[in-house]
Amino acid sequence: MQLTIKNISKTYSNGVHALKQVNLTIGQGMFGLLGPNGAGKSSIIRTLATLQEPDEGEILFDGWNILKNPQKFRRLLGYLPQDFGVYPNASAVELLNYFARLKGFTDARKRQQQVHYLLDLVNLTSARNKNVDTFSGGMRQRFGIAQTLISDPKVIIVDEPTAGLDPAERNRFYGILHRLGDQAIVILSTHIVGDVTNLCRDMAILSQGQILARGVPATLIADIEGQLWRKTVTPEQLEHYRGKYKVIATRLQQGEVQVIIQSQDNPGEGFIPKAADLEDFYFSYIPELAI
Ligand SMILES: Nc1ncnc2c1ncn2[C@@H]1O[C@H](COP(=O)(O)OP(=O)(O)OP(=O)(O)O)[C@@H](O)[C@H]1O
Repeated sequence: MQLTIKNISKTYSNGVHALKQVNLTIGQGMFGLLGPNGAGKSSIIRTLATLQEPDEGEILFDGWNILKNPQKFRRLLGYLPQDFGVYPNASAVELLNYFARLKGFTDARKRQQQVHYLLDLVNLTSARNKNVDTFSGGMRQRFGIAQTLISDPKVIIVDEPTAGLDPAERNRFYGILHRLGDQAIVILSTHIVGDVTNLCRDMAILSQGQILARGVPATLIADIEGQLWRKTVTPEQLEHYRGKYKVIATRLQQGEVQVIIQSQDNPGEGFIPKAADLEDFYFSYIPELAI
């Protein structure tokens, strides 16, 4: 299974050039599309979900153009948008039954089996008779995943699924997401580096409509290993280092500012080497806003 995005560009009617000749080939497993707000992630996702057309370019799924045959692709697609509504006064089991019927599960026994399997998969069996509009944010997202999986999609797209979840819910959600990559192409759009660190074996960084980096997280991290230095600094020193070095991030630690610099050589007195992680790699492309 392979999804190939070829030279996709998009300019909206207000003149925003949201995607600039984007190329990506995505195989089975969990793929992280990481970028800051406004990078163009949703524009790619909506294009993949065949909800909007690009100005140019094509998208191939196992060789055929999904933009020329969107109906066929939608049958293979599971899409969890950033915000999705739920019907009021309906329980999880009622709603899943309803969606399963819409997706063609006409045999009542098979439908029930599928609904129970999905409720179990997303750990909502004990909440199955509760109204979905009373669910917490995390339960809603898990319900959304169950709904997305009803027709056994080959391509699953989840757009910013962990925004607003508390750490416990986020972890529970990771546990569910990570199983999906076994049988499908799963594209996870996020601005949260930890989502990609925890889940993805392949990733790309998108900024201002362009792919800045692409690869296996561990390989990308290895690229900057040995180039990171950290030190606690005064505001004046920070300004000095900003003028002289590539400052990729600053951290507040117990009220003091710690600076992280990317440099082949030790920047000098007081700096100690820092082991690289995916957040550092991300910030080496998208410098964090200054404290
Ligand atoms: N329908 C639209 N009409 C006009 N401009 C748009 C439209 N959708 C997105 N944009 C603009 O295109 C750019 C990319 O937006 P997009 O929503 O794709 O980014 P994003 O990475 O998903 O960001 P976010 O995380 O904030 O959703 C932004 O400048 C945005 O304001």
